[in-house]
Amino acid sequence: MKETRLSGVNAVAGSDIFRTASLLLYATLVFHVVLLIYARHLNLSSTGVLAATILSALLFTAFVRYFWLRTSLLLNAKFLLCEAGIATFAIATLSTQNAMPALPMPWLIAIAGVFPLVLHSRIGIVVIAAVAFIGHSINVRLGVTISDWLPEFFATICIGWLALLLAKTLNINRIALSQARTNDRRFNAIARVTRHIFIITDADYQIKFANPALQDVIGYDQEEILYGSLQPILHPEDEEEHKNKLRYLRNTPHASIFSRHRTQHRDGHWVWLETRGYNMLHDSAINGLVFSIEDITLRKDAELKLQEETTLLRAVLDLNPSMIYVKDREGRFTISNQVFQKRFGYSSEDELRGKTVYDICMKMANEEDEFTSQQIADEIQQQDLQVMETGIPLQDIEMPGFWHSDMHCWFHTSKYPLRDAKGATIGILGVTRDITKRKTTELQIEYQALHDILTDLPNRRYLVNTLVSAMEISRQRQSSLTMLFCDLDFFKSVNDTHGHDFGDKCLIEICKRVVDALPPTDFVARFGGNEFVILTNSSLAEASVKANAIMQAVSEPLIFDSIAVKIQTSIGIAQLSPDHQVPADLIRDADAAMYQAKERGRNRAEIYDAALQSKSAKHARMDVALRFALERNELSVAYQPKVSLADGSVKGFELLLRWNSPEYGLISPNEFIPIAETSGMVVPIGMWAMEQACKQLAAWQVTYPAMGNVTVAVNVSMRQLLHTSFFTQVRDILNNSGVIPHTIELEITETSAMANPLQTIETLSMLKRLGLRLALDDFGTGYSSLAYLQKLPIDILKIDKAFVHGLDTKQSDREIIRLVMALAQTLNLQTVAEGVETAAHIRELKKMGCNLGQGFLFSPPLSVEQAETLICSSHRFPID
Ligand SMILES: Nc1nc2c(ncn2[C@@H]2O[C@H](COP(=O)(O)OP(=O)(O)OP(=O)(O)O)[C@@H](O)[C@H]2O)c(=O)[nH]1
Repeated sequence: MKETRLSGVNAVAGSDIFRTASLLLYATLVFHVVLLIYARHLNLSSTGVLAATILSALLFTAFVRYFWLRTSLLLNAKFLLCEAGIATFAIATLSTQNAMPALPMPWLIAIAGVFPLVLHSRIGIVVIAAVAFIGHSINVRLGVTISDWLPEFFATICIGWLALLLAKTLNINRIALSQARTNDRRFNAIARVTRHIFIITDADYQIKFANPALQDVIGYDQEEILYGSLQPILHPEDEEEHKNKLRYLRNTPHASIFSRHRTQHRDGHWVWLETRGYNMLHDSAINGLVFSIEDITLRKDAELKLQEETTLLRAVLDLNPSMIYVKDREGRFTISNQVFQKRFGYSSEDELRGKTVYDICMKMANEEDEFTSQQIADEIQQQDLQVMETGIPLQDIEMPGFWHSDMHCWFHTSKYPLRDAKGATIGILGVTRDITKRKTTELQIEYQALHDILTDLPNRRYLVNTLVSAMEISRQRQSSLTMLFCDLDFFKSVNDTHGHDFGDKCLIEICKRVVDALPPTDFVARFGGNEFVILTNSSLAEASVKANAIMQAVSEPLIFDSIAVKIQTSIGIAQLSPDHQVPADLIRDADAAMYQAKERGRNRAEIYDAALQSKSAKHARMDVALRFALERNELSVAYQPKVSLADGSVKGFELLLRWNSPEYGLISPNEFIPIAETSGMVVPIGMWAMEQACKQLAAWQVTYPAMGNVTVAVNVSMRQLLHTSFFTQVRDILNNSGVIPHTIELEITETSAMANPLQTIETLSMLKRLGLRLALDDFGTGYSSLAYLQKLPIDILKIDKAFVHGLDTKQSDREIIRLVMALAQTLNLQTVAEGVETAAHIRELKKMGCNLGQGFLFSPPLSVEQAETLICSSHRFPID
């Protein structure tokens, strides 16, 4: 502590004694002088009077200092020095008065004993020495013997010295006292403001001191604790342990304890306290047990909450099916859940803590693994570093397992940066989920979306996707890209005859054959229905070879459930050219080429050319127009007479269709029937023609009964024939029209009949039973099996006009007709020659025994009115 010190003054330490001593000194001195004057009737000299007056003034000053002015004014060093000097002067002056012998030394001793009390020690020494010297000088002057003045001289020195020592001691005590008071005040201030409780107890735990915090913390005020009988109540769970510690503290000198326990607050709730106790019984000043007690209820609550949260978090982590882990900046695992630990063969978080991904990979490594543990760890580490360096989470990474054992598994991983309070990245949080189930389903869905369910081949969407990239690659590398578009021929009849399940089996087998017939590098897709597309980098020539291989493979007999069928396919081939901008362009051209193959007789391959394109475009437009032709009454019929080559009489007519399109004009059946065949329109159109024929013939039969068995022939396509309701519809038309059934002839081309002879035989037999006559059209152009031909329930063979035209020019045609005639005779069939255009034709045909002829020589197709005129006129055509 820094002491306040007046310059030259031995401070206030001895000031209280000085004030009293100086008052007594002056009072007794004045009294002494007055007594002497009074007792000895002295008459003081003027100097003596002055000295006495000074003494009185000094007495007054001391009086004032004692009672009123305790301030520094009258304790000022200079003032005190002056006062000492004046007092010494007054005493010396009075001593020299004749009437006052031996006066100086005792009073000067008093001066020497009083002033050092308040003077600084060095000044005090000077004052003492000065007073002793002055006393000595006076005594010498007064003639006092050495034996008398020497003791007084030493007494002056000793008394002065003692006064100095006393002042010093007083000063030290004063400083110590002041220090103690300050400390006391500070301690009280701290004890008052702190939230910690400070308690000092005796050895029996009786509280000797407690600060006010006690009341704040447990609700009891100091008095109640100090003087009352109240004892804070300890929680039963903590009581024994806490008391044991207190006993230990008391019984062990210098010991200290630390205890956490609950104490009941005055209002009943429990307060958590943290007590530190020190045994200071050995310290005489304290002589007790000192306790510092802190209210840790809030901290304890927070700790409990934290503990609860930690337990909850642990449970959430461990119950979570995902692998959850935390790594520090060095890539060391710090936190992990049980799923993660289990996955990598660790039994606890502690076991895993501190390990790196390299440690784990080394542990998991297996010889069969495709990647080395180093490679795997590097990749994972790379991801972690990226997250930590950029601070951007890596989310939704979906990857298959790394190790051989989990290659089939899929994992979804997200990695998030972890930051400290200042925002610096301190590690990463990783969450990895096994998504194998979902992924498998997704892949399955994706697979299903891109594959045909029946054949498992890539579907149209897959084809288009592949085609997009194949076109790009082909253009970049300038390599060829060729498409083969296959459509099975008359596949509908297979379904209709043997059912869809059978058709499915055929499709599956055909797909296999197509795939097997091609190198694995070629891409085979099911385009839809019975259409397949092959993408290959082959040239056109190579593609043609492949097409033949496919046709060959497909046409091999298919046998399921003891049923054998032979299915053929038509193939269109198109090569990628600069005109093809999008996949649809190439598909369109290959499709067009395939149609060409169909039109040219099926079971063949055609290569796309530009002319074909415009034709197929027109074909497509006409197809649309034809769909509305019936309802818009754009179709009409014509009747071409069939003339007896024996007598030139009209034996019947072939009903020919006409389409008068507002858009395309008059279109011949040769052009629009194939289109109707393709689109399926041939079925309703054919039925309409049949209805026209029956109605018209029935009407003629009623009007002209004499016309007898004049027939009307209607063309029936294979599609119609195989249509499930064809038979019933024909029967209904016959019944409704009332026509004589055997006057209606159904003409089926040889090619159609032989496409599926077994079914054809069955259907024709049923039709035959209705009474209809059946003709095999264009005979000679197909490849009829004689075995089947024999079984077909037909009545008429129609010789194709191509052979008739060659009658007079080609020996081979004449031979074919001769053979046909022989066959007809053998099978007892009527014969009709088409395309009779010259008299020579008639002559030759008559010679060969042909029954009927039709052609421009006799008549072009006639309108219904013209035909009717012909009937009623019984006209005969010249035949010679
Ligand atoms: N069994 C079966 N048949 C199918 C499937 N997809 C399409 N089809 C049939 O395949 C036939 C396709 O007929 P189209 O191509 O129109 O005609 P087509 O009879 O093959 O005759 P052309 O193509 O003109 O030679 C229809 O009868 C469809 O019902 C399938 O998945 N399974």
